[in-house]
Amino acid sequence: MTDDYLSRIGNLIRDARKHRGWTQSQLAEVLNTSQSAVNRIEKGHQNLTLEMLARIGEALDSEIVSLGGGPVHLRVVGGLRLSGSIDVKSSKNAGVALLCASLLNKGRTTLRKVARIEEVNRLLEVLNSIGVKTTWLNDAGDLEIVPPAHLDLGAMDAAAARRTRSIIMFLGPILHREDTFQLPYAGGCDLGTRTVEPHMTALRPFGLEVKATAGEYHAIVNRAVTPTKPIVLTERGDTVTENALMAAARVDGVTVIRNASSNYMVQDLCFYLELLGVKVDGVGSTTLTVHGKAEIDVDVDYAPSEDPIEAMSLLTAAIVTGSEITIRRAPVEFLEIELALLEEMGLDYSRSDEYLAENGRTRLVDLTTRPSQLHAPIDKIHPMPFPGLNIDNLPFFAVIAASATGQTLIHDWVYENRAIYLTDLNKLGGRVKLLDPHRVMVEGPTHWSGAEIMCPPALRPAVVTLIAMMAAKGTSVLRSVYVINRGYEDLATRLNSLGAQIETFRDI
Ligand SMILES: CC(=O)N[C@H]1[C@@H](OP(=O)(O)OP(=O)(O)OC[C@H]2O[C@@H](n3ccc(=O)[nH]c3=O)[C@H](O)[C@@H]2O)O[C@H](CO)[C@@H](O)[C@@H]1O
Ligand SMILES: C=C(OP(=O)(O)O)C(=O)O
Repeated sequence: MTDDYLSRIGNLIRDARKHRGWTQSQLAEVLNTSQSAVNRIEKGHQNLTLEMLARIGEALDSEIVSLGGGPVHLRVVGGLRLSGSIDVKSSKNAGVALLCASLLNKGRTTLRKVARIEEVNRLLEVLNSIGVKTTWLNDAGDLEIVPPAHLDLGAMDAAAARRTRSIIMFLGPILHREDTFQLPYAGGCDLGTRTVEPHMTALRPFGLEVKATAGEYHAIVNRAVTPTKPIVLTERGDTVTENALMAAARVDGVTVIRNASSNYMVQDLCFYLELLGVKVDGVGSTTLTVHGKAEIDVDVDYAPSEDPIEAMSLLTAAIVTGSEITIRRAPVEFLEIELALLEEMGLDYSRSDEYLAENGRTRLVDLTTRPSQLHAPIDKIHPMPFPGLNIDNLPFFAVIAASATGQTLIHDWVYENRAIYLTDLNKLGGRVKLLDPHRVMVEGPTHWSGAEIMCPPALRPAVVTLIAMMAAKGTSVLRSVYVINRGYEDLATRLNSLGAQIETFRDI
């Protein structure tokens, strides 16, 4: 948008706000942003995404800036080399876990540099609807959360809750606050059946019984029941481990959790719990020993670490566009296997010395890629719970393998219904053969060509499709990209800062 356009829109926004009788701070609160950001918008000093314009239009009930609430699409001019540097943002999965965990604390939680993504927005809508006060403190994404003395669970914004998988993580904290409560079924990516049974099994020793009927979980808590022996998780899932940790955090005593996930979001949650005064032994291992506290009432400040999946996404964009870029603040301990495999496939890159994330715990590096001709690995690629190749990073190997020479077998044993979305790459010239619901054979290299595609309803396959479009000669359109915005902040704008050409548009 030109400056002239921005100041005209800014004037319209200011007039519409005054017409409503609102101050800049009032509008900022509704938009979950800061007063200074509204001031800049009104002065025409702030670039505006169409998403933001639509939100302002809705907030002010103003036709002038309302662009309609239809789906957002991306138009990608592909075949361009990227250059420059980009910072990795904090992770979606730690962000949502910490929002849920803040319910354990009567005091104020301030989270630093939270990614401003739709998944976080939905959870904030849910938290606000039940009486939790949340405030974005600045444009850096610092977020303050103050829970009320009593949660109004009956007023929960069920529509927002249903759009996330993370709502399932309300079970652990809320079981300490309410004897009976209801939660809507969890949503999230459409990856085939995603069981919640391990959550129920893990939380039963804390007295939680859940019946699922008519789209809701009905929970009853028996306060006489507390864990008498180690909680053994039936699968090493991330959110189930987080639920067990949050349930254990407010048990007055020691709870042992075995077969726990030691993945990045779990570690961030453990570091946050430590700030709350809940000691957790064994962080980074599969046995966590939690020294809980019945009452938690402290004001704490925590900075969740950088997102390994976003780092992998950026790495993939660099590889398939044959670009030299620097990906700063990559959480290397959660990318070790991915990097080792990419080295084996012929990737030329360098990494800086390690430094610590703001949480003082997570190790980061800057990665600089160089254009490389990759070849297929000898063995199949498959994910494993951490410290294996990350389950959410697997889809990126499909588009990397498609750019490499030779045949790569990718085995997604985890999700019943995710590998199929990788065949969307064929619409862009890829040769991806679905062998069965869990395995694809990818043949490379690919001469990518532009196409118009509906976004698959799953975050990572959607980003994989976008990245292939960036490599494809010509113009592509990716329709309905809410699913991408669920997990990435301003991805198009940030890729454009590296030289990509991605335009956001709506059907008006
Ligand atoms: C909000 C959040 O943090 N979401 C992440 C979390 O979801 P979440 O923890 O909800 O993952 P799920 O419970 O859906 O587990 C993922 C899948 O793996 C299977 N499974 C998992 C572990 C195991 O030991 N055995 C097994 O079979 C499950 O049955 C399921 O099909 O973890 C997933 C797997 O890392 C990631 O894709 C999600 O991004
Ligand atoms: C599957 C994912 O997320 P969720 O658990 O939020 O659906 C993901 O992040 O790739």
